[in-house]
Amino acid sequence: MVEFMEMTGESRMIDLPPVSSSSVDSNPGYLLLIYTLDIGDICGSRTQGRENRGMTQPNNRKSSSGGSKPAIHLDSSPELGRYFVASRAFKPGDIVMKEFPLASAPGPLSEHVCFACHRLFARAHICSDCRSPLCSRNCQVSPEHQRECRYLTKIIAEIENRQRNGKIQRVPVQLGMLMLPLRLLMLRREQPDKWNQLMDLESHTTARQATSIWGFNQRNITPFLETMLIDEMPDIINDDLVQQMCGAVDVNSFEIRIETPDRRHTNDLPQQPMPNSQEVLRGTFYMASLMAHSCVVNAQISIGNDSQMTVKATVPIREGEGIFVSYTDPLQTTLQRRTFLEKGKHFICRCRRCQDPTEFGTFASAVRCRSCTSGWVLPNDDPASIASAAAVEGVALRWKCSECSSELKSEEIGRTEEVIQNIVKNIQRLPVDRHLIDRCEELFVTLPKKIHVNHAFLLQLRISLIHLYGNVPGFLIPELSVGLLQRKAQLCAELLEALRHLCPGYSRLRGMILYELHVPLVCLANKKYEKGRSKQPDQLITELKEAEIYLKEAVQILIHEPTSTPESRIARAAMADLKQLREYIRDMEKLKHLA
Ligand SMILES: C[S@@+](CC[C@H](N)C(=O)[O-])C[C@H]1O[C@@H](n2cnc3c(N)ncnc32)[C@H](O)[C@@H]1O
Repeated sequence: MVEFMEMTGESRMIDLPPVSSSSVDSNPGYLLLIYTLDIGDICGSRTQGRENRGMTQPNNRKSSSGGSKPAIHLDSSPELGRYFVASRAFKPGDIVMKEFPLASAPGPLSEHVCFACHRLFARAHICSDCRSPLCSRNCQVSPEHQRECRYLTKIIAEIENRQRNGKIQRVPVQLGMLMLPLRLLMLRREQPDKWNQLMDLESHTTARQATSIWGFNQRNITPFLETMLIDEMPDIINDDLVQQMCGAVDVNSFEIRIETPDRRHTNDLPQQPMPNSQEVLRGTFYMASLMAHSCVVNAQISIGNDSQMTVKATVPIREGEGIFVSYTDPLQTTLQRRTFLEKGKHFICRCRRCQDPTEFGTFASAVRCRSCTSGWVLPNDDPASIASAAAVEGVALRWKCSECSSELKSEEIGRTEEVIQNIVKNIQRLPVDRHLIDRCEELFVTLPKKIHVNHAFLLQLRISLIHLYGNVPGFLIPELSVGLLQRKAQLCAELLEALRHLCPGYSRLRGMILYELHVPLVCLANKKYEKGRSKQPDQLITELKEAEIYLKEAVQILIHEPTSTPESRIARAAMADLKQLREYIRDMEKLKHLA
């Protein structure tokens, strides 16, 4: 399966694509679409069901003449291919567009997601006909499943046969790899407009021909789709079409999180401090697929429980500015991001962050130099190569020490990163208990001997620790000492400082960390006040007001996150906390006047 993930370039967060030769001129349909959207379609009010919803909603506004002024329009450049540009200014938090996927399906690594209703299940009900993992008999007999079951049943014997010979993945995994391509192919007959949109997406077919994904699809995808659909589409179903479609999926698909139970309000502790579950859906969107990538974004994607995507501005965007989202996790190193984008999306990112060896002074990819031990080995592209787009293709990153100028190869840095990333990931998989906190804290002592204290891996680890302090028995908020409250606040502050550069503005992560930060600040203020009870509450009020500022911003950032996402739950909790905190501040002010 790792092979599959590596080849398709799937990411933990968001999955998107490479430079297109097509332009707006060759495809005026996009522009037309932005002007002619029907709100009924947009909100899915006329049709029901997983794949039958209306599609896209750029956040248009009525102009004074009564017509709809488009919020964004499509442009193209030789470097980026097609990309969206703001047709008006956006403020942080403003919605840029909304969209439902053309189709979605459980990811190939998802083991507990029902193929029919897309909900999580504890124990699978295996379909007696096609062997699909479902959540219940009800889902087996549901129309959604029945329309697919008849296709899947045609291939199950072949999958089981090949599996017995060790030539293929386990049945659910193999079916998981086929589900999204199958659903997309069914659009051809059922919703030709959407099919045409799919076929118009960048698929990087030529570049992919030279990679191992081509042969993988020939063995694992095409023969099964042919068997399933040969009766219905004998004229078109062939390897070329399947490869184009798989390219479009790999280059343009996004991960959609599955709704998880709200653990914050139960005693059911999360098994993992970070949501690194593979239980996701993959969805192929149309308009969202046309947004360009940058490692420093000005817009952010959220996908709700209903699979609707919302794109929001994270910083002020001026009219005429490109809209940029990140195809990768911003808390990855330059080498990790570059490898992912090159392999999966077929381009080399030349954004401001990628061209700055220190990544805006964060040193998020810096490795300690082994030759001089005082310098930092940093990613360093040859400026001459960067200047020439053509020359950059295929040029590996150079790594140079900031002090002694000794150079390292990307492969060496890659090996170091792999070892450390695995250590961090393995720790994050451990049971959530006090030992986990100790292990994380140990890494803050040992890893800075190898990597910068603000290296991406230590930023990831900070997120884990911030959540652990306050959620692990023995380390619940009332149990935290002054020292540990200060530690939690310090981790939050350090992470926020890095995020200020790496994900500026209203990023979801900033919202979550601001929320976490207000807690130790309030507790510390209270503890300080209680120690010197006789004093005026001025200092307490000042400190509570500081916490209020952070909490208020957390609410502002998270309030519009789609309902039933963890972030929207935090937003609701933050609102309640903000109300309480304000009442508390008012009480303290009254007390001050009485004194
Ligand atoms: C999801 S598509 C975006 C739409 C695409 N430009 C098109 O015309 O269909 C992703 C592809 O756009 C190109 N692209 C996006 N962002 C880029 C960037 N920052 N630099 C170079 N190419 C980029 C790459 O070819 C990438 O595979």
